Amino acid sequence: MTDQYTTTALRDSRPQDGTAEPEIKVCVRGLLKQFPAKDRMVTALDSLDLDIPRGQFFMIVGPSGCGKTTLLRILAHLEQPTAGTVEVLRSTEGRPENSMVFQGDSIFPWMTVWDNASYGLRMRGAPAAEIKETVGHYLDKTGLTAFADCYPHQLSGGMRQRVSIARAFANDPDVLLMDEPFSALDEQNKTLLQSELLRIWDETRKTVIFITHSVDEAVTLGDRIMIMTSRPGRAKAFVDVPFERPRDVLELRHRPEYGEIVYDIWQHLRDEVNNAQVTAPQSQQRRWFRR
Ligand SMILES: Nc1ncnc2c1ncn2[C@@H]1O[C@H](COP(=O)(O)OP(=O)(O)OP(=O)(O)O)[C@@H](O)[C@H]1O
Repeated sequence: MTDQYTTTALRDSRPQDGTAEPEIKVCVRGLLKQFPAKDRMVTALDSLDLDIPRGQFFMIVGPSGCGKTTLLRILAHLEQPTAGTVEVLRSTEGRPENSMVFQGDSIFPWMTVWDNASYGLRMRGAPAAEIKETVGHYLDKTGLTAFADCYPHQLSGGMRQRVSIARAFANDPDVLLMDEPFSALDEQNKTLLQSELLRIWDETRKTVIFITHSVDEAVTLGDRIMIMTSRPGRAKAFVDVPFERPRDVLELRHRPEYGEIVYDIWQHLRDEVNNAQVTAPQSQQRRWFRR
């Protein structure tokens, strides 16, 4: 394993006249990640290069086992790359580099909604007035104000994911990392939460990196979509989503261009999903078709 991992501050590369290139918030170069298995190394990610501009809603789709979660875990410092570099442009002092929202319950079961949502701010010693205002704002935006004193077991799955989202935004990170946050929800709740997430995101325009197995979700939410190859995961294609913001989730799905982009992504994905079915362990097979 090399020690090439760096999360140094990138220089602000914007031209001084404020035109042209957006600044790059997340820069990945030559990323390789291998895990030791019984008698060999499993290469999860290989030769991955990425530039994600500040404020982009960046979506990642790819077959099961292609390294999506591994990439997010590396960005969250939960894994070290085997080789390559990952750089995140940091903004003001004191803000966390990232917050992560997972698929399952990622909130503390022993804390109330308010305590969960305020956790990050409290941990970094934010002033009480700021905590009150910020957490109050995001609980309001996620429809949880009336549930501030409830514990997670008193909430539905959709409400628990709302708490995760409120906590992540209240934490005000440089980059928001989301790993299939809505995949366990039913269709109605998923659509509702997608709309809510877009509304909240529109206020802040945070840089988001969001993994999904749903091509529809990728097109609905994203500015840009990376389609990954089957393992070892590489970038197979990037698709820019042309829809304006703010977006209306239901209205969007009626547009002919929406169907065209979904079809285009499936064209890229089809072979990769088939490859993954051939090589994946049983536990990972048919995941695409169950969702
Ligand atoms: N800690 C680990 N030890 C060994 N192998 C691992 C480890 N974590 C991930 N892997 C392997 O790395 C590969 C990529 O896994 P990862 O979870 O990143 O894929 P994924 O694209 O997120 O999959 P899914 O869509 O099914 O969630 C898989 O083959 C997985 O078995």
